[in-house]
Order: sequence, then structure tokens, then C-alpha cells
Amino acid sequence: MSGYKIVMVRHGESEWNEKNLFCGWFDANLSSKGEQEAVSAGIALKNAGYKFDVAYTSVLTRAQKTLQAILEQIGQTDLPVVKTWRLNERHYGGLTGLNKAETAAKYGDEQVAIWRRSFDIPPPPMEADHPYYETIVKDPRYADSLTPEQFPKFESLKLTIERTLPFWNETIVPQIKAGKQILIAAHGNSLRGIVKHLDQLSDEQIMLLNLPTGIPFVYTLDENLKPIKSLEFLGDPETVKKAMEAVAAQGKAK
Ligand SMILES: O=C(O)[C@@H](COP(=O)(O)O)OP(=O)(O)O
Repeated sequence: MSGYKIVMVRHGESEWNEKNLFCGWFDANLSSKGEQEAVSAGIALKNAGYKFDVAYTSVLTRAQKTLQAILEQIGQTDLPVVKTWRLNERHYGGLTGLNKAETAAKYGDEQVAIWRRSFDIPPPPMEADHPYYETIVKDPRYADSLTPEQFPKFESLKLTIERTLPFWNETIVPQIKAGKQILIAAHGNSLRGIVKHLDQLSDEQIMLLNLPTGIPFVYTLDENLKPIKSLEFLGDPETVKKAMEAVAAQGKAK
């Protein structure tokens, strides 16, 4: 089939996904299951015959380690890798570090669903007395790229898209159009933003999309970068469906 292909993957399960904590810009590591998922993602890409010219990832460890595990499997550890905060997970504000199910028990499933999946309603802000404020705000990896005024205290999906899309348009799109094979290893919500943009999903439609960890998906785009094929997972459909449902259920009280 003609057209451009681009591959994206949400990182493997993180230690904070495992504990069901809102993570956002906290730099959680991969869990051992997540490391396995990353290797499996690499094997799936290898079996499908993928080779890449450049990879993009966030500045967060869980996405970078997933990318490295994939590159090891496909024999491309020397691939050029571009890291940017613009592909970071959405900043989960004051919710960062809270357990999703416990938060649902306290505030209700509906409120947590709004915080997790509404398009433009942000979580509460991360104030200076938040337990993870210093760790995140003083992280040296942001020192040169974000001024204190630009540094988010929270992000809705809308705000996340507003900082991800310029990178997509200015850096990734020219590479796609130059015929480069591209891999993006990022996060549930930074990737949901790209999916919303590519598929022109409405603010309501995107609420229903939950991306699984560690399962690569492919977009085939025409010359105008309109999808010919969307969100084709390199995985068994039943496994993918169950993994998506499990992500959706993380925000429900037990
Ligand atoms: O920040 C987080 O907790 C999760 C997404 O959470 P939900 O929006 O699915 O609750 O981000 P990721 O694991 O993709 O980096």
C-alpha cells in the first residue's frame, strides 16, 4: 500500500501504573511487567519487519527505556533519538501521586472520569506545597526548555495538545514528508492528542480512547497526512481490547 507509515507506542507499564497512581510529569520507572512489554513491543516490530530512520520520545524515563528496549530488539540501538518535553505525559497537577481508585472512592467515578478523560477540564493545580512539586519543577531537564512562567501546574488534554502539536507540525511532519520511517515512544495522553489530531476526532470521541501500554500502533497516511488506516495495533485484537478496558477501569472505585 502507498502512503506514509508512522509507528507510535505508549511506554510499557510504569511502577506508578502498577500502583495505579496519577503520574503525569513524575518520572516513574518501568515496572518489571513494563520492561517485558517493551521487549514484546520490539519483538512485534521486528517480526513485522520495521526499521526506522529516527525516533522521538519524551524526557521521561519510562518512555525512553521503552524506546531503548524496542531499539535493542530491532537491532537499531544507534538510531537518532530526539527527546522533548513536548511529548511528555499530560501534567496531572494536584492529582499527581494520588491513587486513581482511591480518588474515585473519595470524589466519585464520574469526577475522576472528567479529570482523566474530559477534553478541556483540567485537574486541580499542583501548588508549591504539593509533595512532588520540588522534584518536578526543579528537575534540571526542564531548566533550558521551560521558563517558570511556562511551567505547567496542570494540563487538560486540550493544553497537552497545544504543546504537543507544534512539535508534531514543525519537527515530525517534515520528516514524514521526507519519507523517513518514524517511531514515537510516548504516553497515554500525549499520544491521544496526536490520535485526536490525525483522526479529527471530536472532543467527545477522544474521551472514549484508552491507549494500552507497550503495544505499538501504526498509522498509514496519504500525501496530505490524512489517515488511510488508523490505529492498527501490532497485537492480538482480544488482548488489545482487554488492555484498553483495563486502562479505562483504572479510574473506578474498587
Ligand atoms: O499519568 C498517568 O497516570 C498515565 C495516564 O493516566 P490516565 O490518563 O490513563 O489516567 O500516564 P502514562 O502512564 O501514559 O505516562
